[in-house]
Amino acid sequence: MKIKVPASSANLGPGFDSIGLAVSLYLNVTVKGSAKKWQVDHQLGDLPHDEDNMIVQIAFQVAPQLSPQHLEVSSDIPVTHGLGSSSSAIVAGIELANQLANLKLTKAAKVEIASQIEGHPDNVAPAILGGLVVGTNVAQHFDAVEAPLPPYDFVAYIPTYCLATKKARAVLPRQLDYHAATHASAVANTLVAALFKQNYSLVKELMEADDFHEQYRAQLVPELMTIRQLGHIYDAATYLSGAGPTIMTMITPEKTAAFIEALRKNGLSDRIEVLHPDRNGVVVDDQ
Ligand SMILES: Nc1ncnc2c1ncn2[C@@H]1O[C@H](COP(=O)(O)OP(=O)(O)OP(=O)(O)O)[C@@H](O)[C@H]1O
Ligand SMILES: N[C@@H](CCO)C(=O)O
Repeated sequence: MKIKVPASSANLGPGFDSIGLAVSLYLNVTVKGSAKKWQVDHQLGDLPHDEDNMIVQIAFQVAPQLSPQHLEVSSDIPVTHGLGSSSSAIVAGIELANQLANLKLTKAAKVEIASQIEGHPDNVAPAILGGLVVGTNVAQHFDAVEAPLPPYDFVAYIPTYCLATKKARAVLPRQLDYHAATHASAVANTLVAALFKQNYSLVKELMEADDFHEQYRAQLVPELMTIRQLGHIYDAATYLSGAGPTIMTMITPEKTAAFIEALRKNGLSDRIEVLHPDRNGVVVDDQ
């Protein structure tokens, strides 16, 4: 059995902790069979190879009766880079428990469990449902609403340095002024309306009008403003993907090659991936 989970790009500017898009990088977990103790084969650096691995820990949380398995994990989602690597591991763990313990979880139940673990649905909901998702929690439950897919390329500029979500959240203010908060919320609301109306010229303007987090995090990701300025030449919109440091540019596919050339000419030499929205979310292959 193989479980495939997409990466996700959260926030899209002002949609802090509530909007996210599943994108075309993947975590794959193959269940090789029963074992005497949990064994997780991977080449993803320092992550644990035993039951301390996050995927196994989450699976246990969902189904404590699970017996040990031999897992093979591979992923092209960079870890601690703002593309939802931790959410992909959480979703894989939930699906692993769902399959091995035959829990028959609905998509809504998976979103609820994953969002409770992560604290917000912006990465986990698209990783489960696929596509563009807007969600939050009220009255002790999470809701996630699927929005139309933007017909754009998403160019991810992935700096070599890591940025843990914890560190990128630590630079945020503890409080916002009342008027600043209502305006930031109004910008986010209007972005959501524009996404559903598929008014992408307005989406692009509002995507760059965040007042919740980017101004505080920009000091940690100096490439953000340079890439945003370059994007304007190509009628593109740029935001900090999740907690960063990945910088995401939403651009018309015909302009992608020229934009990437401009990034390179301006000395931006780190990894670039041209991503597309993933429509499927988590997928299980029983072969
Ligand atoms: N494939 C994986 N297997 C097990 N644990 C993982 C895996 N990928 C990520 N993790 C865990 O998630 C942590 C990274 O989470 P973090 O929230 O800081 O970054 P991110 O999820 O990549 O970025 P963001 O939340 O901003 O999109 C890693 O340090 C590791 O503990
Ligand atoms: N919305 C989250 C995404 C990373 O978990 C943040 O920006 O901190």
